[in-house]
Parts: sequence; C-alpha cells; structure tokens
Amino acid sequence: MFIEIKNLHTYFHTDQGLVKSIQGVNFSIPAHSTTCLVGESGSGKSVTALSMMGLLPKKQAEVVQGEILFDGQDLLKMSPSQLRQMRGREMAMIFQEPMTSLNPGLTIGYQIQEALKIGQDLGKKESRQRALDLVKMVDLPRPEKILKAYPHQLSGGQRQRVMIAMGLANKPKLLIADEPTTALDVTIQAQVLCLLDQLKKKTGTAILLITHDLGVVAEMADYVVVMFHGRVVERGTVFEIFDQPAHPYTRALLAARPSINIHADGIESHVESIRVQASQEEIDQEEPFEEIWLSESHMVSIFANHQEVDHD
Ligand SMILES: Nc1ncnc2c1ncn2[C@@H]1O[C@H](COP(=O)(O)OP(=O)(O)OP(=O)(O)O)[C@@H](O)[C@H]1O
Repeated sequence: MFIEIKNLHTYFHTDQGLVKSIQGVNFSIPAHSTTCLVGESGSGKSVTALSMMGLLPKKQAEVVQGEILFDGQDLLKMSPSQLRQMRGREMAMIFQEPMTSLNPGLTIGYQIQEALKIGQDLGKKESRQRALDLVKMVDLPRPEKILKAYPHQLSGGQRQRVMIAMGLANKPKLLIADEPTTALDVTIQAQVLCLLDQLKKKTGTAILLITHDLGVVAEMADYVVVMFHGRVVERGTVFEIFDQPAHPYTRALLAARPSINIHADGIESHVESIRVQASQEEIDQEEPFEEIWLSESHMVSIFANHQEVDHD
C-alpha cells in the first residue's frame, strides 16, 4: 500500500450551515493498480480526491480529521510548498472538462513544458523534446503541430489526452482522474480509457478513477471503493465487488446496471472495435485543425465570445 486514507472528514462552511461532505472515509490504494471510486452523485467522491490533492476551496472547506498517508507521510501535515511539490512530482489530477485546466491563451507545448518544470530541471531543448515525447506517448496525431496549437483547436478527446500527458509529465506515482471521459462521445471515451489503462501498465503509475459508470469499473478496476452519503460502505477487488457485493447499496447499484460480464472477451473485443472505429473518427474530425491557425489575441477574443455564449 502506498496511499492510505484513514478516517477522513471534510466539511464545508456554507451560508446554510455546516455541510459534512465526508465523514470517516477509509481506503487504501495499492501501488501500480487502478482503484475505482464509485457512488451516487453527492456521495463525496470528488471531495475525497480534492482533499487528497490539497485542492479544496480554501475559504469554505476544511479537513477536520483524518490522515492521508502517502508512502507513510501524512499529506495533511505538509506545508503548502511541500504539498505543491508532491502535486507536481508524486501525484497529479485530471478533471472531467480539460478546458477548465488548460490555459486558453497558451500553446499546448508551452503548457506541457510548464508542467515539466515542476518536477525536473531541464534545458530548453531537452524540455521541448520531452514535451514531444509526451504528446507521442498519448497517441496524438501530428505531434509537432499539436505542440504549437492552442487548446480550442483540439477536439475534446485530444484535450483530455493533453491533460493525461501533463499529468504524467513528471512520472507521478498516482494519477487521480475525476470522471475523465464523461464529457466525451462514447467512442472517444473508450479510446481515452484504453489509453489510461495502457499507460498505467507502461509507466506503473497507480490510477484512482472516479466514475459512476459500472461498465468502466468492470473494464478498468483492480480494486473498487464504494461510497454512499460521505462514507465508504464497501471496498474490495473488482471480482469481490461484482461477484459478492456485501453492502445493500452496492447490491442496489449493481442491480441497476445493464448486465456486464467483467473482463469477459466480449466486452474487451467490443471496446477494441470501438477503439479502432474511434481512431478513424477522431482523425476525420481533426481536419479543420489545419485551417485555423490564429494569432494569440484573435484566439483570446474568440474564446471570450465562446464563453459568453456558453453562459447564456
Ligand atoms: N463547494 C461546496 N460547497 C458546499 N458543499 C459542497 C461543495 N462541494 C461539495 N459539497 C458537498 O459535498 C458533497 C459531496 O460532493 P462531491 O462533489 O464530492 O460528490 P460526488 O460524489 O463527487 O458527486 P458527483 O458524482 O455528482 O460529482 C455534496 O453533496 C455537497 O453537499
């Protein structure tokens, strides 16, 4: 075990009073594994992840009790600068919507190089080469062009691949992925999940995957942690959870899912066929990419307009 979360309580101070988001969360993450955190909306999955990363909103949220041991060291006792270093080097997090994490005004290459700076002291040439290697590692097409592109010039799936590249830039021991494919088309979802799984096997980075999709759990998880109302109600290997769920909530969750044969050849070949089809679709979608080389100022104003439209 390299991460152990013990009796974690995180509360929010709101105008309506104290919200006890998580109350006594316990689980561990073995090295090199994929652990899926599942549970209904509002059960405390994201708050658990943000507590681990030290990324809770400072003024409202407070970890009131517990320990988060990373290789035996309690993250909750670290200074902000120690925690920042841990975040850059030992653990990273990717979110549902990559656009919220990428800076719209900076090229992908610049942003990957900035991520590299946190963990390594590289010369300019070396850092550029490493950024290129990372883009290749996440199977992005035309990697040289991707490095020069701005986030809006990429498809959603490509942006999530960039986030994975940035997350893995400093070879962290843990990558937390909070619903990383929910915002993507189904075919692209399968591709991104396949990539995460392949990279876990290649790099040895453990993954904590937050998802509400039990099909994804069946396909990806080594271990499963089930949350309900701010508490962990059950944890075990993926086989234990699917074959012999002990808690009534887990049983209800499983009963509500479409039937799934875990790790059966059927599902794997299904995902593989989606993956092949998706690669072609994603490449087809990318064609306009060539046409839209914009100056930075143009791009920022377009992005501002785009945001206004979104808010309406
Ligand atoms: N900023 C906040 N202010 C107040 N309460 C919050 C805040 N963020 C989360 N909470 C509370 O914490 C609880 C757990 O939220 P969390 O986002 O961890 O749920 P979740 O399991 O990740 O849900 P989802 O699957 O919908 O993302 C919520 O029910 C909410 O009451």
